[in-house]
Formats: sequence, structure tokens, C-alpha cells
Amino acid sequence: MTDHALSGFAFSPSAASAVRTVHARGGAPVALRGLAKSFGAKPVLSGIDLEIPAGQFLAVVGRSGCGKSTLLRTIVGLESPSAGVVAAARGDEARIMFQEPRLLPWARIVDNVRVGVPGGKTKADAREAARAALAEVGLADRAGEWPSVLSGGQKQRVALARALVSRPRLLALDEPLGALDALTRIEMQALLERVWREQGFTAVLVTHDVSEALALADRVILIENGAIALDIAVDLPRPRRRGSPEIARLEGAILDQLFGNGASEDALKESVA
Ligand SMILES: Nc1ncnc2c1ncn2[C@@H]1O[C@H](COP(=O)(O)OP(=O)(O)OP(=O)(O)O)[C@@H](O)[C@H]1O
Repeated sequence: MTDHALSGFAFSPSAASAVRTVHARGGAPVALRGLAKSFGAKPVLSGIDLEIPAGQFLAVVGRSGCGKSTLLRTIVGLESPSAGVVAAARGDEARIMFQEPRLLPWARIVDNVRVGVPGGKTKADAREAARAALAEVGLADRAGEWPSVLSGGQKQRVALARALVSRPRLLALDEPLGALDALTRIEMQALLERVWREQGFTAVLVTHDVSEALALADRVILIENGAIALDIAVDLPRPRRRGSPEIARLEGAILDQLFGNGASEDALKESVA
């Protein structure tokens, strides 16, 4: 499967709730049983059992190189497992977004989004769907421009529109906000949360940023030594307040697992400072 084949409807914010009942397909569950992945002789993941209920927002964190992207790519079918079983949405029902927007420089913005429209539509219908997706991410007025005139954050909005235009039931997010400045990142987090809430897809987000994971996800898993070392529910109302004691406590639990006891105390001090 190519990345473009994976790259995915979107609606104007005011129409979103009405549209959801008409268009949104809801989330698809993911099940991994005994998943292992090696590259040559090098084991990366082993014995992973993971059920992600339909519509859940799951974040995957862990040290650089621990296998987060490999897990995500295996879930969407860009990597095949060395052992075990992966059951997840495929084809137009699954989309992935990367850290780089991967736009076609020679295609106008609306046509970049059209790349994500499933086959079988007329060009006019595909363009209309692409325009609606652009409206959903706040770029309705930029449809006829070239990617080169956009900022990094705007390019990622186009990539999100391209992913959403197929109305995916599973959206895999591989550090999609990793290259953005802090303020743009916070705006994009709010956008991701809104489209997830409106459209109801299952979201799997790989991030280096534990606070981003805790701001967005229903559940956070930590990968260590090729396995799930921590699996925590984030049962807090949205939008989440950064630095709240509840968030800091969860952050502490994750940092303790990563760095040993004591890291959480530092995290707590920082979050209340
Ligand atoms: N196609 C590949 N061929 C060989 N080794 C690979 C391949 N893809 C990943 N790896 C190796 O697998 C391990 C896990 O990589 P992966 O990209 O999944 O980690 P990650 O946790 O997402 O890292 P980062 O946070 O730095 O992006 C690394 O050691 C990496 O070098």
C-alpha cells in the first residue's frame, strides 16, 4: 500500500453534528494478538496483545527507537507482522498522517486533498468533498493555492484534510505535530480533538510528548523493550487543562516507568511551578 493510498470528509463546523449522522461511519476497532515484529535478526516488538475499542483515542509513547512507529505502521498495514495477528480497518477506512505533510508541490491544495478521495466519484464530486474537508480544517479559502505558500501548520492541516476526506474509521497519526512550533501545535491538538469528536473515528497517535498524549487521549500506552510496559486510562473531561494535578499525576506515573521513581516528583514540581 502506498502512503498516498493511505493519506483521508470533512464538514463545516456548524454542520458537523448534523452531518455526523448522515456521513460519519464511526470508529473501527483494532485487535492485535501476539504481535511480533523484527527487522532481519533485530526484534523490535514481541508478544503485543492490544484491543482498541471503536472510537477510542489511544496515544503511544516511549523512548526514541522503542518501536512506536513500527507498531502504528503494522496496525495500518504498512508493515506486516513477523508473528501474530492484526485485525484493523483497511483500504479507504484507514488513513495515516506523518510528521511531514507529504504534499504534491505541483498540485493545488484542493487537488492535494482530492488524492485522498476514494475512487468511483466524478471529478466534480471529488473536488466538492475536498473543499468540504478543507473547510473542516479551516482552509476553505486556500483551495486554489499552491502548497508552497502555506506555513508548516497549514500544510499539516491540508494533510489532515486529505486523510479525513475518505471518512476513515481508523486514523493513524505518526508524530503529526512533531515539527510544529509550540503554539501551532496547541492549535492543531485542538483541531485533532474536534474532528475526532465530530467524526468518531478510532485514533492512534504516536507522540514523543507525554503531555500531548495526556491532553488528547482516552488511553496511553508506553512501549518499552518491545512490549507494553504501561497501559493507563485517561478518564478526564475535555478540553483538558494543561498542568492540572490529575494530568501531572498521570504524567508522573509515565515518567516513573521511564526513568524510575522520583521523576514524577520533578514533573509535578514543574507542572505546578
Ligand atoms: N524498515 C526498517 N528496517 C530496519 N530497521 C527498522 C526499520 N524500521 C524501523 N527499524 C528499527 O526498528 C526500531 C524501532 O523503530 P521505530 O521507528 O518504530 O521507533 P520509534 O519508537 O517510532 O522511534 P522514534 O520515536 O525515534 O521515531 C529502531 O531500532 C529502528 O532502527
